[in-house]
Amino acid sequence: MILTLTLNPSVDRTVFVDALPRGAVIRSRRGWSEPSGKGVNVALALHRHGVPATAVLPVGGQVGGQLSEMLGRAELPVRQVAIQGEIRSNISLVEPDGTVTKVNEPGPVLRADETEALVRTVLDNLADVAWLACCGSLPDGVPVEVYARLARAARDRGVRVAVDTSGEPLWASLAGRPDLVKPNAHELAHLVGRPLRTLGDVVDAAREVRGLGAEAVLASLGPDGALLVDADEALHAEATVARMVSAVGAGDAALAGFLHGGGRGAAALRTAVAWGTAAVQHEGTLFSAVDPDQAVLLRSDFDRARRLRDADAVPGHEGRSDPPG
Ligand SMILES: Nc1ncnc2c1ncn2[C@@H]1O[C@H](COP(=O)(O)OP(=O)(O)OP(=O)(O)O)[C@@H](O)[C@H]1O
Ligand SMILES: O=P(O)(O)OC[C@@]1(O)O[C@H](CO)[C@@H](O)[C@@H]1O
Repeated sequence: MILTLTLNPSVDRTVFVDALPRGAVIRSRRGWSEPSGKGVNVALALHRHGVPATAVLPVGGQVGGQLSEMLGRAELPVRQVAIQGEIRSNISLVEPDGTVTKVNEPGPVLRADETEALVRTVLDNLADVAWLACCGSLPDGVPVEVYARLARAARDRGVRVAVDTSGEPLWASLAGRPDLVKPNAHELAHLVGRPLRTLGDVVDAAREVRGLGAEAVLASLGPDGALLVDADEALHAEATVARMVSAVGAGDAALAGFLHGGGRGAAALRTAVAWGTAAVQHEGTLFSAVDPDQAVLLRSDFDRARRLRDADAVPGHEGRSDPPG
């Protein structure tokens, strides 16, 4: 069983537009809403592929009610914690070439007792859990070290922990020595405090992050696939995308695939890229079917000098010298 935690879930609204001129009234062609937040996406992707998964999340306000109903319709097993604040709505504006402009709200402010109730809910549901996936941003009010705390507690119970977040919460999570972190190129660049321009740069950064506490790093690289760096090796995998539709949630699909693929090594990386590739060819954050014939090119002898296609992964600060935690 895989348990996911989404402290800042959302109802994601995807809206298709022909163009995105600033200041204009834009007539949208169509749109829809989905239950979301990174851990919710991971659990839904697993559930839709027949893998037992449960999502822990807060619910509150009108949007929270909507989110809860949507998850009920999806028949996803959930452990919901009632909060006073209002769950957020995030918006994705999708242009015809698949470019997505995303607006993420900050979400509710969680009270200390609400955060404790969520942590307790996770700890009370660890029986028979192979992986705990702690995913997404932290709402205001939640201590930045919450993922580190959960990682320690889960490990004491023999549960492996994956963390998919960014900025300070990602940095702070390393003190809990998670089994896996899944940054994208931007998040990894920000974490190590320098631009990442090549596959070799990503490997070096991932090794640094291992040195800071993560057992393995799954770096998702958008059009360049993904790199897995663990104690044994560095592996690169990528696949050709026939029709790029929307990359929103592709990272969550990749993490879900990685966990489903065994959570370590080449097989897991291959599944991660197959699931990420399925997700980008599908509208919205969810996807229903992974093509079993999807070819994934996996190699350990990849070209380290190869430039990332999305080579603007430049951090906004000069890196950190203080250890996490
Ligand atoms: N443009 C693309 N072309 C081909 N594959 C892609 C593309 N974008 C994403 N993918 C696939 O999806 C996986 C995850 O994508 P990405 O690195 O964009 O995650 P992310 O930034 O964490 O996404 P999100 O935060 O929206 O969930 C990649 O490892 C890759 O396999
Ligand atoms: O604001 P966060 O928690 O970092 O990310 C939330 C989010 O952008 O992540 C998912 C895609 O990965 C979306 O469905 C959702 O809106």
